[in-house]
Amino acid sequence: MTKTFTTDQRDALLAAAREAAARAYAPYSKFHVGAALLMADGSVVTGANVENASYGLSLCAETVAVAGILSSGDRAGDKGRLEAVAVTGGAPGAPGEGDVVSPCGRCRQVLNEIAQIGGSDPLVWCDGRDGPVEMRLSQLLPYAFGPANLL
Ligand SMILES: O=c1ccn([C@H]2C[C@H](O)[C@@H](CO)O2)c(=O)[nH]1
Repeated sequence: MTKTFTTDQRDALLAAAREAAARAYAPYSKFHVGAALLMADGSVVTGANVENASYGLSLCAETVAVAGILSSGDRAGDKGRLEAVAVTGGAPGAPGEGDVVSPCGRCRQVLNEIAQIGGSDPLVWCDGRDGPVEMRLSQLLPYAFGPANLL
C-alpha cells in the first residue's frame, strides 16, 4: 500500500526537520542538518547532526533519528512503519545555502534498515530553496541490501 500525503502534512514534517536542524551540533562544518521521520502511528521522531572533534566520528541527522527510534525500544513493527522522511540542511551564508540536501549514502542504508523491517518504501522530502524534492527511498537506494537479505 502506498500512502499519500497532503501538502500540509509534508510541510509539517519539513518544519519539524527545520526545528531539529536548529539544534544541530555542527561547530566544525557549520552545516546544520535536521531529519524528521513520520511513523505510521503518526509519531514524528527527529534528529540533528552531532559532530565530533575527530571529524570522522560525526553522526548524521538521519542516523541520529533512526537510532532514537530503534534504541527507544519502539521497533518499527510496534510503532508502525516508517512512512516519510524530511531532510533539511545547510550552512548559513555558505555558497550552497538553499541547495537541495539529500541523505548521504550511509544514511540511505540506515534508513533502509528501518524501512525494510517495517515493510515500507518511505517518501523522502529533501528541502531546497525551490521547494522540496520528493523521492522514494527505493529511488535513492535502488537494489538495496538489507535485512530482507538476512532475516
Ligand atoms: O545526509 C547527511 C549529510 C551530511 N550530514 C552532516 C554530517 C556533517 O555533520 C555535516 C557536513 O557533512 O552534515 C547529515 O547530517 N546528513
